[in-house]
Amino acid sequence: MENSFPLNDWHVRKTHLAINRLHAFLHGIALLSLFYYRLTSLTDIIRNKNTTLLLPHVLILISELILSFIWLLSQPSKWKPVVRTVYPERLPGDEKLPSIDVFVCTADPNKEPCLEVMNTVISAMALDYPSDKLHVYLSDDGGSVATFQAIKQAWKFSRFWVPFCRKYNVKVGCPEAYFSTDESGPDGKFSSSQFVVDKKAIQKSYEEFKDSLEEIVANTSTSVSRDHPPTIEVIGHANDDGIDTDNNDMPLLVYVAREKRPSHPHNFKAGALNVLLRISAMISNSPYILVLDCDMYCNDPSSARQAMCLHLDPKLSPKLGFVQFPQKFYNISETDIYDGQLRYIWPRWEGLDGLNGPILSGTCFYIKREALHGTQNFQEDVDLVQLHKCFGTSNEFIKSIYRNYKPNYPNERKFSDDALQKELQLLASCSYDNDTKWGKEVGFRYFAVVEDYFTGFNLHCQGWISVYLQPSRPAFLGASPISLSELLVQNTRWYLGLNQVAMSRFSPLVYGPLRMPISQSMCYAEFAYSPLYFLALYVLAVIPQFFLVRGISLYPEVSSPFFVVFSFVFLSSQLKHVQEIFSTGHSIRTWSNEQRMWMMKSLTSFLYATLEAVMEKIRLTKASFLPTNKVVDDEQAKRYQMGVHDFQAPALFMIPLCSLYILNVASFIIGFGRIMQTQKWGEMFIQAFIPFFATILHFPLLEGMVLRKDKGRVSPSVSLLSAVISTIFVSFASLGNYC
Ligand SMILES: O=c1ccn([C@@H]2O[C@H](COP(=O)(O)OP(=O)(O)O[C@H]3O[C@H](CO)[C@@H](O)[C@H](O)[C@H]3O)[C@@H](O)[C@H]2O)c(=O)[nH]1
Ligand SMILES: [Mn+2]
Repeated sequence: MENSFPLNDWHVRKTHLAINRLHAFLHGIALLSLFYYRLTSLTDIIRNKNTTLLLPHVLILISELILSFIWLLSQPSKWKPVVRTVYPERLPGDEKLPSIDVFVCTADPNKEPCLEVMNTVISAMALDYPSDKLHVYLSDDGGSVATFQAIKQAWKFSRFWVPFCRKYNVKVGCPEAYFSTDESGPDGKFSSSQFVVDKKAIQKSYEEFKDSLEEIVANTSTSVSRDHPPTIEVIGHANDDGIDTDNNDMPLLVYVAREKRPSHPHNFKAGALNVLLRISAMISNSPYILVLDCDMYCNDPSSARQAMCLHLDPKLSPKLGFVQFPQKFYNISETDIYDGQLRYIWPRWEGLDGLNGPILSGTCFYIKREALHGTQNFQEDVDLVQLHKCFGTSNEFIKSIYRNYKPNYPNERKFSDDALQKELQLLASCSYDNDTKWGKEVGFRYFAVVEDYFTGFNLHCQGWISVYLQPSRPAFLGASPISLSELLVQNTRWYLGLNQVAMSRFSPLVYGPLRMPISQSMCYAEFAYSPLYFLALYVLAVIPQFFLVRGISLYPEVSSPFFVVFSFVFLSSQLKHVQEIFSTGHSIRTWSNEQRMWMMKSLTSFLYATLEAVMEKIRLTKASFLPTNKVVDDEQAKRYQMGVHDFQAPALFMIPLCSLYILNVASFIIGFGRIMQTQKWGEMFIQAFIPFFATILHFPLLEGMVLRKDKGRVSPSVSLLSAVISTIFVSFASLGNYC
């Protein structure tokens, strides 16, 4: 029976495919006509030796080339969108399922509240999977006493929680979410009165658990240490408050704080995950691994079985590196003013699934251990010296690779085994990676601060494929930054990482095509090169405006056939965006949020990410991965919920945004005045439309600078400085005009 029906199925989204391809064709032709216009007008300018017009035309051409280049790169990810369905009920019996290790990472209890981290850990323990085949590892990069104490409490609570979830088939394994969403009724065979009693009891234990965490945070040091030996402890087995006897039906829970020394680079999350890879190889050595950020809990306990429907499919399995689920968020407000939900990413993943598979997204994926070891091309008789060079000096670890993923130490007593402890300490030491292939060809890659993107890229280069699964009930739910400041900082980090890749020999356009289909490389390149948007947008936010004030036209006039071309390019890209938004079930408000945030990110995050990457390239700075702050500020949260922007962001972000805004408003007003005088409507239409569009789209900035009085407004000093900068610019533009 088990083999007669497939475990999964897929189909192409035919309507999307047709719309996307038709749009690509029409938009492509329009772009070609646009460049024909630019080149002919540039040739005219050069022939007429019109030096004033040369520079602005060249700049605008560059910005149009950048926009079109990224548009072109984005096309393969729209070529063949694929949707997958899985049938977990067709999986073989539990005894035949492979085991799974879950890796959860946390870095700093002051930025990542213990309660949230523990909820993620507990939700992973409550996955619907045989307990003896589920092992949860928490990496504590802060090496913090508070986190260590908290996980012990989490273990105690989960001894009640996990059986409760199993008994009543609870759908939300994350207790905090469960008690706040009030999932109703028991499932099937239990009477509702028994359920009510049990639920009350478990709610009480959860309250006690929360109290205990509060106490820990109040009385224990939450400081983060950069200088400590490794700590590896199997929680609930050999812990100091008595040995548990009744652990048989509980997943294994392991706490790991790797060694950190100030003199050793620790490679951030990738470094932490690699330590977990090695430690878990010694303990459970599961063939599949689920990776979770500490802010991303399991919202559907069946995700493990769903992923197995793909990993165990004999047709996919040999080449399948990982199954990626989308990142969905529980804390997005209705207005989603900061576009925190990353909506634009997930349709691309569907498109990539029609090629060699989605990009690794850092969390919410089930990956094959073997893919991270990179042993697929190894000969059986590879010699030990080679293996040491590759995996480091631990023979036990090397043995684990060849042990065919059988648990190495299934016997509980062995956990306190001295030899094992010694090996674990070695594997979690900060110098273990030195002079090995860890972080380069083995495990998560260190090269860029977007370890997810870069690791996935390497796996695809090695011939692994990935698949994307987006079940209707989100398998995982996380927290997205809810302040403009946090979001721009996060994006600066992401795009710094992408720039590191783009500016290196690993550039997806050079390194990729030799190792994977060009279409797949283009999708990687779209992300890697998107920081270039900053150049395009700075030009478009300044140059047309400058010449509008001077009354010099840089675009075709309304009566020209090329006016139609420019209008078509603008409208077709906007309408395509709107179509994508509607087809993913969102409203027109999402369109304005995404447009606004795209511009804001381009003008700030992408700019700084590029500057940082260049500085790193010339060895002036070193890239780092500072985790986002997950502590919620009540006032900020309130503004966010009400859809009111919080402009309390660093001046470095706010000054460019505000200066450009004032500049656009001013140039529109002055330009409009000039047009009224000269009546050159047709000639200046496009140039007046650009600042007009920006003024409307970024209206919240105007409110923040002028109308609002609350704490989230733009600070008066920033507004003043921005006004000065833009006044200088506009006066320069108009003064020059009269000289
Ligand atoms: O030195 C570090 C830094 C971070 N983390 C952990 O990494 C995870 C992600 O950090 P977060 O601050 O939440 O960053 P985000 O920008 O939200 O993360 C996104 O972007 C990262 C790459 O920049 C990916 O690793 C993540 O999976 C992806 O969700 C968290 O669990 C952190 O605890 C560590 O373990 N060690
Ligand atoms: Mn996060």
